[in-house]
Amino acid sequence: MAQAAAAPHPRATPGQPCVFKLVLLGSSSVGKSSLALRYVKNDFKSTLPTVGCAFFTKVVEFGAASLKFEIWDTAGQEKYHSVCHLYFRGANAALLVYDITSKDSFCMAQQWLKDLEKEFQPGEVVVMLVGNKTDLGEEREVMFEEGKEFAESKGLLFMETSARLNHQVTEVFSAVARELLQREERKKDQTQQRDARLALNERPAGQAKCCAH
Ligand SMILES: Nc1nc2c(ncn2[C@@H]2O[C@H](COP(=O)(O)OP(=O)(O)OP(=O)(O)O)[C@@H](O)[C@H]2O)c(=O)[nH]1
Repeated sequence: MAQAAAAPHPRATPGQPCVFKLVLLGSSSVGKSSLALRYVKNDFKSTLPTVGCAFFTKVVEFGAASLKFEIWDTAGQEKYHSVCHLYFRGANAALLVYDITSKDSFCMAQQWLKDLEKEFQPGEVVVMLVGNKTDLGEEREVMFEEGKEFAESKGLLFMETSARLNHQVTEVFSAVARELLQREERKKDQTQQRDARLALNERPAGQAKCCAH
């Protein structure tokens, strides 16, 4: 998916990390703030429902590359739904979070995907579907396969997590980061190839393009 106005190129100054904007979307109480808190501060505590939007940052090292996440944790309460799209602007990635013990929240995640599809074109933002609260397995209403199949049908990444037990939380953000960096690399390669082709075509008239004749 891509934004109507194309998502800005992540800021990358030499020696500085690429900056990627990631939005957390999903119904109220699915654990968006808890996932962000666990990832950024390795903490888990009861938090009040988010008002509007909360903001976190985290720098991640990937071998030679480093990346900075700007994490926008949106409010899931219905009363904020109409303003949430404002936070999509310029996003490079989105986590669509549902609670595995709530079928309704899974249906709502699908609704959030439709909202994203209105703002972005296919392939422009990295989207991961996240089923949270795996520690509450006995109350499960959404099977792992159900989440996976839906994600595959829509070309989304997929993982299940527990913010409470710190299960797969870092892995979610790392998988998104890896995908973002790979896309950046592919974009860079394509730009270099295009520039090389342009340079060849711009040779002064009469200058041979190959050694034959
Ligand atoms: N058992 C369990 N509870 C969780 C988990 N993650 C979050 N919670 C709890 O679920 C409730 C809601 O968590 P939040 O992180 O505030 O949910 P949210 O999606 O940010 O909610 P809004 O701010 O209303 O959009 C809190 O009581 C959390 O402690 C988890 O992995 N397991």
